[in-house]
Amino acid sequence: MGRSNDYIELTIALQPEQIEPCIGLLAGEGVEYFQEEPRRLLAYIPEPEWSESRKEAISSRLSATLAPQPPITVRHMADRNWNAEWEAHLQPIEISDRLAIVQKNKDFKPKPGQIVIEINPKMSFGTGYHATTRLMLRFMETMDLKDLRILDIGTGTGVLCIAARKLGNIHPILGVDNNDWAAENARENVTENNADNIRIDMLDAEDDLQEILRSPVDLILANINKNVIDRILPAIRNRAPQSRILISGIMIYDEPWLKKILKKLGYSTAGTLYEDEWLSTLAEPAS
Ligand SMILES: C[S@@+](CC[C@H](N)C(=O)[O-])C[C@H]1O[C@@H](n2cnc3c(N)ncnc32)[C@H](O)[C@@H]1O
Repeated sequence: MGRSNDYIELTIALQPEQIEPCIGLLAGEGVEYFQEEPRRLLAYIPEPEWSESRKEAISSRLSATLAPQPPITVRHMADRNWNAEWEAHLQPIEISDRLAIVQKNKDFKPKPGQIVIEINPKMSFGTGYHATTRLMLRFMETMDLKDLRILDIGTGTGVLCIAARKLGNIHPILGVDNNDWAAENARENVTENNADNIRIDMLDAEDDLQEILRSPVDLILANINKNVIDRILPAIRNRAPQSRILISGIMIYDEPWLKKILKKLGYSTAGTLYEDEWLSTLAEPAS
């Protein structure tokens, strides 16, 4: 994408039960940033990636699935405007008694022993406001991360890298994202959280996988989307055959597809967590 930090904001009026499926549809069209409200969904697309044909693709996808087609309004958001608006909405999120995500400079009193991650979101996905992030974090909490060499593909705000460090991981962590703004934001969040030994690179999971997997890895965190997961899993199996993969960004309707591809590639499923219409699965190499 270009360097413009302006965004297109789509406001889609929806019934509450339509919000999660709509996120799934838009995620399938490559939209990465959402804000859920009670009766509407706000979706954000970098201005350089916006075009009439993108608009038509999104409209026809929505009208094919959600009848009647929900009203959509399109607004151009200059960088300076949206940042303040976006941040004003965010409230602390308690992932669990052990982990909370707090917007920078917001008051929050943690429970005893609760780990607090401070995120300055700048539009990157990973504020804890989405089920796919919460599922990843809840899964990570149940795992012994201490001695694993971890790679985070599609790092967004860097929240998963920071969480891994704060949950006791002792090795260098690599986070990658193909969005330059996300990578920049992740670096800032890593610094703000005093999370040491985390490197954030702007790399594409599909084009740069060889470089991303240049060092041995035990656990890959992949909260991306179905299409990217579909394309990178075979190459991951090939290049990092021993690594486990914690996958998120998959809708429950796609669970049969996910099970099939994991089986075909020789992975077994070590567990699956669900929230709303989303799931997260830990895939383990079967041999
Ligand atoms: C659903 S967000 C997840 C963010 C964060 N890891 C979390 O769990 O909240 C997906 C991220 O993947 C990035 N992404 C999408 N396609 C990618 C690709 N091909 N290569 C690298 N990153 C990608 C997006 O820019 C976005 O930041």
